[in-house]
Amino acid sequence: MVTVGVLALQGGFAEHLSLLKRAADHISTGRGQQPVVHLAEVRTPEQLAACDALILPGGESTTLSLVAVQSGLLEPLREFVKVSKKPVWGTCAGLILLCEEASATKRGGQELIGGLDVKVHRNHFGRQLQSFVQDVDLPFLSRGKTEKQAPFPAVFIRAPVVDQMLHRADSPGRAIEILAKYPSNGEGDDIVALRQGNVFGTSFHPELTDDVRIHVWWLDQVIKALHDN
Ligand SMILES: NC(=O)CC[C@H](N)C(=O)O
Repeated sequence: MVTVGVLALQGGFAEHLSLLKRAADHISTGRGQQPVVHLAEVRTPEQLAACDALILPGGESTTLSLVAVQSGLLEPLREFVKVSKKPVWGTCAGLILLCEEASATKRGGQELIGGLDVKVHRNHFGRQLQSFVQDVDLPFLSRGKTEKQAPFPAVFIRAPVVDQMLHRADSPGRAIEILAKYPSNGEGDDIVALRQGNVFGTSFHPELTDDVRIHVWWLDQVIKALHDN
């Protein structure tokens, strides 16, 4: 049994839990109905300690980091990601928290968890009113499948992009995989999905769609990673 937590301090945690539940049912059905995933909301260091993997939802990254500090969760989260190296996935504000550097807020910097050796540009596409849905090609969803997967309906809400790689002497062998760029066929630098070791991030919000494919893919990766360890 794998315990997957969703950080439930602020933002879209309920939506992630409902897609995770569908993804978990999907995986269990494929494995002879045995439930393999237990889901948990995470608000305290004790709840985090019980998790094998974690999702950081979208919301507002400055609020999320302030509440994480107040709840005594910031250091345990850093340990979870960078010392225990457990699988984590951040969406939108969650992705921002998982980057080593973020573009400054109006009032200055913010505490980050880190784990991805990149710099992220917050609110890259503008304000809430400039939110949009865009089909994005995600080739990683087609790996190991006989048919190419349809594009993913990616929901961008005050979304960040990763636009700078940071080269760190202390991270040899932790290659960054760029999993999707915006636009899908573009030559630009706007990375909207990436992975570095145990850390996966998307700029957009799969939990606000009805499309369970990324949740299924990630859960599968989590189960494989825990199996290999
Ligand atoms: N939808 C989102 O998660 C938006 C993230 C927000 N722009 C931030 O900086 O935290």
